[in-house]
Parts: sequence; C-alpha cells; structure tokens
Amino acid sequence: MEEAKKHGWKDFFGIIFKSKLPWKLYIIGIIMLFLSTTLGLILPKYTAGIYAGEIFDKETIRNYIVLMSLSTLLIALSALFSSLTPAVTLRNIQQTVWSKIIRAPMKDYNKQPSQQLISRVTVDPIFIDSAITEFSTVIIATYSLVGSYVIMYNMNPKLTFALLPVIPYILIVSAIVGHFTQKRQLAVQAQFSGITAFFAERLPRIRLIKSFNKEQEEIDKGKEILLKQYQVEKRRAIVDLYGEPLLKSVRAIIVGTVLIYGSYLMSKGEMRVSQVLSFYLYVQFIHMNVLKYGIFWTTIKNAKGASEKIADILKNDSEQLHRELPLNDSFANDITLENVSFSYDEKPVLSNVNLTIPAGKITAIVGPSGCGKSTLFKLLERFYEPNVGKMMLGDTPVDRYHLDEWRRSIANVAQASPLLSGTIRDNITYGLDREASMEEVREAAIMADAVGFIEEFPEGFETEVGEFGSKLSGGQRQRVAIARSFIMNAPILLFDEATSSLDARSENHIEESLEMLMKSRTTVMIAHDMSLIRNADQIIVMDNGQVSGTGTHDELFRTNKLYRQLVEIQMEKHEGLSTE
Ligand SMILES: Nc1ncnc2c1ncn2[C@@H]1O[C@H](COP(=O)(O)OP(=O)(O)OP(=O)(O)O)[C@@H](O)[C@H]1O
Repeated sequence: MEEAKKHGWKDFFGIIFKSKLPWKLYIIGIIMLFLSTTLGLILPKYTAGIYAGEIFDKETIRNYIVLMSLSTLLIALSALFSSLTPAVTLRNIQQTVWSKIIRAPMKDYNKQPSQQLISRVTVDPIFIDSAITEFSTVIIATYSLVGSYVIMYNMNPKLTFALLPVIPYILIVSAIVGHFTQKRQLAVQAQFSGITAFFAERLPRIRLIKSFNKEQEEIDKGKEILLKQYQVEKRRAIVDLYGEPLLKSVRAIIVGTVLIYGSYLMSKGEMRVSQVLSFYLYVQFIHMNVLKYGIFWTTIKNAKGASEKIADILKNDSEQLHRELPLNDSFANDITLENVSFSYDEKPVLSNVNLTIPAGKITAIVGPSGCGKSTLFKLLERFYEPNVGKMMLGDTPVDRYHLDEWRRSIANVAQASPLLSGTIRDNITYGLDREASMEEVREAAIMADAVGFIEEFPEGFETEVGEFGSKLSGGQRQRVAIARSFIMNAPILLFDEATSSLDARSENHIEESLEMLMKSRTTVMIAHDMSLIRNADQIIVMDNGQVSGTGTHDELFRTNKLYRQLVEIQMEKHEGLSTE
C-alpha cells in the first residue's frame, strides 16, 4: 500500500493505458472545443459593439449572427462529445477493474471486504474519468486565457497589464478553497461508504435482527452513523460559507478594475465605450477559465488517490490460467495429495496431509467441525494452492493443467447452494459452456427431483429465483444445484452435505439419482449422513487438519477411535429423531 502511494501518477497512467481510452473521440472533442472557444473569443468584440450602440452597423450585426449561430452549433457538438467520451472511458476502466477482480485468486477476496471492492468498480473509476475530462478542459482554458489576453492587449495594453496580477490571486484563492473543499468532500465520501456498508450488511439479515428483537438497537446504531454523516456535511457547509465569498471577491476585483480603471482611461480618451465593454466581457471569461485550474487540481488529487486504490488490485496476479497439458480424459487417474500443508493466514489449517482419491470411486470425508474438510475441497477446486506439498493427477502436478478446464470438470453441490438472480433455467445451466436444450434442462431437473416444484410455479423453468435465490426454499435451491451438476456432466463431483436441506422423501429420491450420477465418476463427499458414508468406497477421517485414518466403514469402525465416536454420535441423533 505504502509503495503504491509513492507511484500515484504511474498508477494513474498505468490504468489509462490498460483501459484503452477512446483517443479519437477525445481528439475530435478537443478540436470542437478549440473551434467553439475561438468563436467565443471573437464574439465579445461584436457583443460589446452592439451594447455600445452599433446596432445600425450591418456588418457588425451580420458577423454577430453568423458567429453566434456557428458557436451554438459547435457548443452543441462539443457537448455531445464531452458527455459521450467520458461515458466510454468510464465503461472501459470499469470493465478492466471488474475483469481483474473476478479473476483474482481467492486469497485476495479475504483481504478486502466486498463493500470496498464494490467502490473499486463503481466510484474510483469516476474520479479517474473526471480527471481526464478536466485535463482537456484545462488545455482549452489555457488557450482561452492566452487568447483573451492577446485580444485585450491589442485593444489596450495598459488595462491588460493592470489585470495581470489578478491571475495569481485567483489561482491562490481557488487553490486554497479547492484544498479545503476537497478535504471535506473526501470526508463526506468516506462517511458515505461507511453508511452504505452499514445498510448493505443489515438489510439482507433483517430476519436475524427481527428474530432477536434488535430493531431498536439497529435504529440507534443507524442514527449514530447518520449523525456522523451530518457532522461531516456540516463541516463541508462551513467551508462553502468562507469559500463562496472568497471566490466571488475575485470576480468583484477584476470587474471593479475594468470599470474603474477603464472609465479613467475612457475619460482620458484612451479607450472607447465598446472597448471597455469588451474588456468587461473578456474578464468574465478569464475569471471562469482560471477557476477551472482549481477544479482541475482538486480532481487530479482525487484521481491520484483512486488510482492508487485501483492499482492495488490491478497489480496483483490474476489466477494462473496458463495451460501446458490438455485435460482430456486425465480424470481416469487418481488424485493424490502429497505432504500438503495449508494455512489461510498464520494459523495452519491442513498439516502434512497425504491422501489418494481413487478415480471413479466414492470417497467420503468425515471429521469434527472446523477440522478442514471444506478447505480440502477448496484445494481440490484449486481456489488455493498448498503452501507446502503438491496435488497430483496421476503422475502430473495439477498446476500444469489449465485452471478453467480443471474447474469445468468439477461439479459442486454445497450445503448452502448459492444461486444467482435470474431464472431457474439460467441457474441450472450456469457453468455450462454450451447452449442446453429445454429437454436436457428438464431431464436434469427430473433427476434432481426438482421438476415437481419447478412446474408448480406459473412460469415454470422461467421463474425468477430472486436475489441469491431468495424466492426458493433451502431444499429447492439445493435441488436446482443438484440439477446443475447433472447437466454439467463433470467427471468429478464434490458434494458438501449435498442432501442436508432435503426432507426424507426428497433425500431418498435424490440419493437414488445421486447414485446414478456418481457411477463411473470420481466423487468426494463431505457428509454426516451414515447411509451415504457407509456406501462410500473409501472414507477419510480428518482430525484437526490431519488425516487420522483411511479405509472402509468396517475397517475404520474397528480401528479408528474418532470414526467410531462420529458414527455413534450420528446413530444417537438418528435414534433420537426416530423416537421423537
Ligand atoms: N477464508 C478463511 N480465512 C481464514 N480462516 C478460515 C477461512 N475459511 C476457513 N477458515 C478456518 O479454517 C479452519 C477449517 O475450516 P473448514 O471450513 O475447512 O472446516 P470444516 O471441517 O469444513 O468445518 P465444518 O464441518 O464446520 O463445515 C477453521 O478453523 C476456520 O476458522
């Protein structure tokens, strides 16, 4: 982070080049702005003439009308470019960041809360986009300033010189006001992110809050956080209180100089009325343009901060997709873990694990809560790499196979099967890299005992499942996930309590289907259900991140104390349930 801060500008340009800016649109936009500014620079000469009474001068009127019409047309065209171009840039930067985030290795998601990652895609690119836009604005402002001074100098050098010291004054005032405004603005934004995170965490957990009667406590916490927001807003309002009059004073000084000194020069016959009026119009122009430097300064400071945060994500390595070997039918081989140790942070979760998952067979993993069963699954899916040791498929280390291809070969049904908003059909076919026919989708749903509840919905397979599948029950979500693994037809199946949310009838039904699915595939399951465990070809008992025993049910029941205990607990539970 510290290092990234030192490279704010490098980061800024790095992001620009990675995101492919619409340079052609920028160039056309700047040309339009140059033309419209040039016309804007000529126009006050005629406007002032008309103010001064030259309304019977046909040439003045004609030039004024032509210039005005052209200027309006060019302003309209540049407005089109100045809205369209930043929109393209913003889209490109956001796409770059999003692609990087989604391709990040799993360990990176543990480092930043998802609310912060959301700002990297939504808010931060806006700052970078604005800085690029303000850069072209400042180029035009400089052109406009120099142009105004040249024209004014040609009209009257004395009054022009009198106005020169005003520029540093405006710059200093706008830099000071800009500095404080930016500081307050950032505080408001930081507070606002906090508020968003607060509400975003509470609303999806409204049931938890209500069931523990925590509404009043949450209202008070909400009030507290909103009060903090009010306080930072108040501080910003105070900056505006001093800033606005200071910025207005600049205008008063320049207009005052033109009117007083200009009238004096007029009284001495050194200037005409129309020239003083022209000066009056030009200095407004100058004022407006110098203020743009202040805005530019604030914008680029924000963009630098945003670039550092985005670069922190962009500089990280993406998941290694690199492929040396095609997978083809390599899954006919066993998967082995050789001396594997792994920790998420400091605390070791798996230590010196040696195991073999035989191809085409069913392996059940059992062990007490927190012993590392799900972590083992994450290693099998290559979400994480072992810190020590290696995973092999046959005689080949798995990192020689393409990651996408590897994951596509694994169907996963987890305890809390996650769905995404979309239709039931979308969710069944999610992960499939080809179009699936309706018959195929229905067939998968039949196998997962899901077709009954799906066809009860008026929209059937086209029913929207809601955010995270919230319109479906836990068991229904799980059946959709099981249907998904049927249609994926993957050679490896990972079941994490695959039947845990199902009622007894569905469970029996699905167990039959799962048995069919597991035939001639490599299956690894985390299960507590004895009927599933007992039928496994191999059971691996895990204890505190280590393998405590491997064998069949009968072997382990005889030789492994922990396994015997686990079986007894399950049997007691089962008896308890059946006598209730
Ligand atoms: N993302 C993570 N970051 C840090 N520690 C983690 C992370 N995920 C799991 N752990 C820790 O790793 C250990 C093993 O967790 P894991 O989920 O693998 O256990 P498990 O055997 O599947 O448990 P359960 O049966 O309760 O689901 C736990 O101590 C847990 O706190």
